[in-house]
This record gives sequence, C-alpha cells and structure tokens, in this order.
Amino acid sequence: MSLAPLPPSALSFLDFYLPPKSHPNLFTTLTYAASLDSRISLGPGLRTTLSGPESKTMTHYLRSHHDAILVGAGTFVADNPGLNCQYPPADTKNALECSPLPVVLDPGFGIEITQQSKVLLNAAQGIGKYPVVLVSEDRYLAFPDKISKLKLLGVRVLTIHNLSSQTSRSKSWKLIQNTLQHELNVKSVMVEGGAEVINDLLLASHNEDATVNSVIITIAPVYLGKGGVQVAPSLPLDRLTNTKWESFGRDVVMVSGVR
Ligand SMILES: NC(=O)c1ccc[n+]([C@@H]2O[C@H](COP(=O)([O-])OP(=O)(O)OC[C@H]3O[C@@H](n4cnc5c(N)ncnc54)[C@H](O)[C@@H]3O)[C@@H](O)[C@H]2O)c1
Ligand SMILES: Nc1nc(=O)c(N)c(NC[C@H](O)[C@H](O)[C@H](O)COP(=O)(O)O)[nH]1
Repeated sequence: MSLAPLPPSALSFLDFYLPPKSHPNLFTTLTYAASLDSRISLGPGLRTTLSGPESKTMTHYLRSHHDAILVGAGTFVADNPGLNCQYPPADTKNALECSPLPVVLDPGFGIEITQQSKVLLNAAQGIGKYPVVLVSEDRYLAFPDKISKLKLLGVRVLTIHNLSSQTSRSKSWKLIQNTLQHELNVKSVMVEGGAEVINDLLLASHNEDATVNSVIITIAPVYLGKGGVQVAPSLPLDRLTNTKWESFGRDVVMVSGVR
C-alpha cells in the first residue's frame, strides 16, 4: 500500500511540533484520532478507522520522526497493529530505518504475540522493528516460559520495577518515561493510545508526573455514539497551549505543544 504524499503546507504546519534534532530529555508526542464525540473506536476491542487518507499519511509521517511508538495492551489486542512507518519509504531499507521501535505497555503480561501478529510479520519482512513489551516485575517473574518463547520470536520483555504497586496510574508514567529514556535509549516517543493510555498520560502531564511535549489530534467528522471508547480524563485539565488547526482532507488536525 502506498500513501499519498503530504503537501508542503502540511509539513510546515507540523514542523514546530515534531521532536527537534537535539532535545535534552525524552520528547513525548501524544497522538490519536477521535470522533466529534471524543470516541476513538466504536466499542471496546473494536478496531475503527477514523482517519481519512491524508491524516493517515500524517500519522505515518509522525512515526518516521520518532524513535519509538507506544500503545497499550488493549490496543494491541483490538487492533493487531503493525506499528511501522509506511511513509515516506521508497524501498524496504527505508521502511525499516524510518520505522519506530514498537513498545507495548502490558503490566499484566497478558497479551499474546505470535508469528502471525502484524508487528512480527512486518519485522520478519524487514519493514518494521521487533517490539518491546513493558511488564510489571511480579508478572515477569511469574511467566519464565512465556519470556523464552517471546525471545525466540525476537520480542524483548522489559520489567518496570514497582509498576503495579503505584498508587495511581498517573504516577506510573514517570517510570515508563524513565524506562524508555534510560533503558531503551529512546529520545522521542509517540504515544498512540488507546483510551486508558491517553487518559492516564494527559492526567500525568497535568499532575507533572510526566512530560508531554506535543499533542496532535485528528478529528474525523463522525459521531461514534455512547458505546464508543472515549477519551475523557478523570479531571478537567488545563487548556492546551500553542494550538493550531488545519484541514487534512475531510478531517481536521489540531496540534499543540511546548518544546
Ligand atoms: N483512534 C485512535 O487513534 C486509536 C488509537 C489507539 C487505540 N484505539 C482504540 O482504543 C481501544 C483500546 O483502548 P483501551 O482503553 O481499551 O486500551 P489501551 O490500549 O489504553 O490499553 C489499556 C491497558 O494498557 C495498560 N495501561 C494503560 N495505562 C497504563 C498506565 N498508566 N500504567 C500502566 N499500564 C497502563 C493496562 O494494561 C491497561 O489495561 C481499541 O478499540 C482501539 O481500536 C484507537
Ligand atoms: N491515527 C489513527 N487513525 C485511526 O483511524 C485509528 N484507528 C488509529 N488507531 C491507532 C492505533 O495505534 C492503531 O492500532 C494503528 O492505527 C494500527 O495501524 P497500523 O497497523 O500500526 O498501521 N489511529
């Protein structure tokens, strides 16, 4: 599948919100696509396409600018995501180089990754990187066989000390960002969802437990209704700053951020 090129106006619109060439700490971008009623899928466990072709290309362009891409266990199970970059590669070598490191947040160590998982099919074809799974230490110790099996498939499992004993999920973001920066040597991460991950990270940023440098949201002109999986943090949050809006085909994209 080849994605349509982005016009120069889209590139300049995004430029300020991308990770800069050098940044002292981990640069975190939160990005997702939502409906007009702030739903990101039709229901739990359902994969729902919201982005049109232009904003889909934009997401892949963002992927090419980040070292890592993080999704939660719920998204991994619902979407079977490939988590690679399909834009702008002209060939396979390019696709591997521009693809971020896929990171799956799965404290309970419950997801099944098999040879048929899209992320591993991409890695085996050389068009994506092998993933890392972040799990709680207690769950890691409970499943030695699973770790060996995953290792054979090329999947790395990393533990986060005390992840499950955090009193709030907002607090666990500090540990997650530390692990990305110091253990995986990641300088920029793009967090794609799902709703639990997004709601917690927004709250963590509000509570200053985590840093979010950019927020890039695609709004699709559709209502998904009350049954949809909703982005709605548990508290009202501060108004986003440095916001700009631009049409991408039938969608609108909002960018916000501080460097
Ligand atoms: N439209 C979009 O841009 C988009 C993006 C991603 C996912 N989705 C959709 O979202 C749905 C999945 O969302 P969800 O909310 O069910 O699952 P999720 O992907 O947010 O994963 C939830 C799991 O992640 C882990 N987790 C989340 N926050 C954590 C934290 N702070 N600390 C430790 N662990 C944490 C926990 O294991 C939790 O059970 C699916 O339907 C998927 O299709 C849509
Ligand atoms: N930008 C965006 N628009 C959407 O309409 C949608 N459903 C997602 N969802 C994000 C989530 O992370 C998905 O899992 C990946 O979009 C799967 O896609 P890939 O196989 O990795 O290309 N993201």
